[in-house]
Amino acid sequence: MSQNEATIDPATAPTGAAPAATGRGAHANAGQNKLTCSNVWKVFGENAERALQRYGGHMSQDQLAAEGLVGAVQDVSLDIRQGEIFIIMGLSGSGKSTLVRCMSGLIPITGGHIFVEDQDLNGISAQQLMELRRHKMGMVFQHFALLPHLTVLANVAFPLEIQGVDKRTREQKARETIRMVGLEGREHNFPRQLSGGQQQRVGIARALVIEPDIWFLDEPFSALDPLIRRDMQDEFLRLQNMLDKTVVFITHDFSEAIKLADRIAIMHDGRVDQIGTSEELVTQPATDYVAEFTKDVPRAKVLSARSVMVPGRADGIPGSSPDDVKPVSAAERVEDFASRVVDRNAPVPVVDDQGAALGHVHPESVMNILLEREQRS
Ligand SMILES: Nc1ncnc2c1ncn2[C@@H]1O[C@H](COP(=O)(O)OP(=O)(O)OP(=O)(O)O)[C@@H](O)[C@H]1O
Repeated sequence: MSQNEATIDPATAPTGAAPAATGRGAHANAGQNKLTCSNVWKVFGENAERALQRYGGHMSQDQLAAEGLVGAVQDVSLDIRQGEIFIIMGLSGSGKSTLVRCMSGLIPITGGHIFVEDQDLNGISAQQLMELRRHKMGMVFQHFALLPHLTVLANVAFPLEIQGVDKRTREQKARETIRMVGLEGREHNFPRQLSGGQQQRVGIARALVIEPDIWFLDEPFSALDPLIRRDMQDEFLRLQNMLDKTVVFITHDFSEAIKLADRIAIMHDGRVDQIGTSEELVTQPATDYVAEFTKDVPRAKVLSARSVMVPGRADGIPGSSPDDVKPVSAAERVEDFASRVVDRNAPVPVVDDQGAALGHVHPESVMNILLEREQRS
């Protein structure tokens, strides 16, 4: 049974409860819905739309197979909030790219609805969809997809050229964006003269030059070697903190997802099994599949102080008042505060954003998590 906690009826869509700890703290909690999928299906094969209608808008795996169809995306409902980094994970073939292609209006859906803000993509003309995609959506792909015969400047200015922006304005905007991604001085290089990381910066600049509302990134860093990849993740976070886009990001790498995500959706055979923070997926997996998918994630990387603390005041525990020791904030992850608690060898207070005491963490429980004893017991 799928437990998609972000499943919504767009007519009654709430902004949703705030997640506990996320990759970027409480950043996205206040966002309004930016993009909504409501019972979205993408079925490949002949007469797929008719078949889906014949089955009343819902087909089982067996029915799809009997009709010779592939259910790449099956009955997906979710909402993505303004300003959040929403990560989609799942094994190869689980439907991630197809879902993102549907969300971005690149391919038509077979059933359901996709709303960008209040606009139902089913209800707009091909021309309106093209305008929406050109003006509101930026895309970055794994293999850069740069135009090899164009310079960096021309590559970045290209989406503006498509929009019909005059040469002077588009080159000025392209130069600003190139500077923003740290490639100043490379404007007249061709893609082949750049490293993989630099080429992906061009890809990022090209997606950002139109100042999109929604930024889709399909495994943007997976072709890069690990050190460059880490730099690019940091760079991406820096840009996102500055620009506050709504981001839909596909990755195969859970540590990348932990670092970047506000929330993560786990896809499995075309369906979304669960949506949550990395901590929620690890500590409260909704399905056996999610449990299996997250079983190797080190707990220290995802568990927050809030979830490992002993609640209540630490009165009476010597030296554990917030006045005696620098407290841990509730959203901090074990990995980040472990050494402070273990070195101190005494309980450390946990406080909320306002500095109010919530509880305290004990060195023993931190050590247990570091050694993953809890997982084995
Ligand atoms: N154009 C198409 N025609 C037929 N089947 C397709 C098409 N595109 C995708 N599929 C099928 O849809 C399913 C989902 O594919 P998709 O590429 O979305 O998965 P993915 O999770 O993004 O995989 P990967 O991680 O390997 O990129 C797969 O079974 C794939 O073979």
